[in-house]
Amino acid sequence: SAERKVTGLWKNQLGSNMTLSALDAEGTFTGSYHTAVADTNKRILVSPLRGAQQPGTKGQATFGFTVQWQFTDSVTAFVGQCFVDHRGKETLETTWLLREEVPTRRDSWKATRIGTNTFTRVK
Ligand SMILES: O=C(CCCC[C@@H]1SC[C@@H]2NC(=O)N[C@@H]21)Nc1ccc([N+](=O)[O-])cc1
Repeated sequence: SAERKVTGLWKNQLGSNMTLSALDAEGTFTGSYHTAVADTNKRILVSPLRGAQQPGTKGQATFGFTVQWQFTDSVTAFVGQCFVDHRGKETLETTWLLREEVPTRRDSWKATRIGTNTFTRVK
């Protein structure tokens, strides 16, 4: 089947947008993430991401990527898989971990949040 790739423009149910680009021969990619939400009163900035995808069978590739937020000392790691329905509609089902910087190791217990996001292609 045509190697279905995760490259392109995606949006999630929060209204965030991401562009995945520059897939190389090893399956690594870069991109940018514009989050619609943040738990900080700082101005949200488009932030870079880097990741890798597996070839996958029938275009249902697994992947992971990390977003390095440019407006607050935190990072998010996403892992997920691309699913294609009978009409060829693709969705990225992901789980993410958001790690914020905390002042002391004692605060580390409350520094990681987890959630899920579903992405669909922006036409
Ligand atoms: O807010 C942030 C950075 C932005 C995170 C956006 C998350 S990524 C998973 C989910 N999917 C999205 O599209 N957007 C959200 N960092 C942050 C959070 C909390 C604190 N804090 O001090 O509580 C500090 C920085």
